Amino acid sequence: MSIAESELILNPDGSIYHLNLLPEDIAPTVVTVGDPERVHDVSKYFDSIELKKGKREFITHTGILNKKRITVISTGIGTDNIDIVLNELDALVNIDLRTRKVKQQKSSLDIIRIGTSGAIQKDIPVDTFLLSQTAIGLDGLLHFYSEKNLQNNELLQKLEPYLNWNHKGIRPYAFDCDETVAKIFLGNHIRLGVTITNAGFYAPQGRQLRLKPNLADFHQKLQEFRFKNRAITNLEMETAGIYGLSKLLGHKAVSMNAILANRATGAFSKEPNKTVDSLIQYCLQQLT
Ligand SMILES: O=P(O)(O)O[C@H]1O[C@H](CO)[C@@H](O)[C@H]1O
Ligand SMILES: O=c1cc[nH]c(=O)[nH]1
Repeated sequence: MSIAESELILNPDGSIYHLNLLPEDIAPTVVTVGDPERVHDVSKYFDSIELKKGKREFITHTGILNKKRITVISTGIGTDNIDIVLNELDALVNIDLRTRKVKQQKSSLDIIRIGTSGAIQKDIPVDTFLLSQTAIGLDGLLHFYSEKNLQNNELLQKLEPYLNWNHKGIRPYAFDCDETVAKIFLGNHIRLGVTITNAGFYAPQGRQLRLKPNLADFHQKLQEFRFKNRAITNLEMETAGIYGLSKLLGHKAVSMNAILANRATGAFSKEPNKTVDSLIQYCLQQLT
C-alpha cells in the first residue's frame, strides 16, 4: 500500500518534509544533538564533510571520520521534535520515497544522542558523563503509539504506583538503551543512569522561577525511587522519546549526557562548553 501525500510529505526535490534530506544524505550511524550549533561542534572533527543541509532547527552534516561515515543532526528541544526526527530518519531508510511503500527489507540505524542534562542525585558532580541505561518519559509521546510490548514494563510496574501521578495527568513510559551500542561507550569514567525525560525545562523539571510547580514533591519522589538498586539520576528532554521510537522502529539508540547542572546541590558547570566538547570527542573516538 502506498502512503498518501498528506501522511508522507515530500518537498519538491523529493526530500523528506522537515529534515529536508534525501535517503542518500544520511549514514547508518546518526549522532543527534539538541542544539543546532552543536552540529558543527561535532562535524569539525570529521576528516571530510560531504553534506550540509538544514531546515528550521534540523541541521544535518554528513561526513567521514576514520573511514566511518557519520551523520550528525540537531533535533532542537523536546520530544515533539524527536517524533519528527525519528519518524523522518526512519522513512529515509525504510520507506521507498518514490513508490511511497514500506520496504520489505528494513535497515537499522545506530543513533547516539550527545546531550546536556541536570543530575538529581547529590553524588553526581557537574561535568560527569552519564550513559542513560533506561529512560523514563513523563512527556506522553509514546502513549500515542500502539506497540508498547518493548517497554521496560518491570520498572513501570513499580514506578507507576510509587509516583501515583496518574491523577495529575502524568503517566510514565520507559524504554532501555540498545545494549550493543551502549557497550561501545562504556568506560571507567562513564556513569550509568536512569534518565527522566519531560516536556519542559522549568516546572516539568521541578524548577521554580515565578510559577509554582504543581508537584511539590517532584524531586524528592524521583530521588528516592529505587528499582533493582538503581536510582533515577538525571533530567532532560529527549532521551525517552528517542529510546521508545527507536525500539518501535527497529533502530539502536544510546544517549550520552554531559551533566551540566546538579539540582540537588544547586551547582552549574563552570565550563559547560568544555565538558560538552570532551563528551563529543569521547563519543567520536569510541565510534570510530
Ligand atoms: O543540550 P540538549 O541536547 O539540547 O539537551 C538538553 O538541553 C535542553 C534544555 O536546555 C534540552 O533539549 C535538554 O534535553
Ligand atoms: O537541568 C538541565 C540541564 C540541561 N538540560 C536539561 O534539560 N536540564
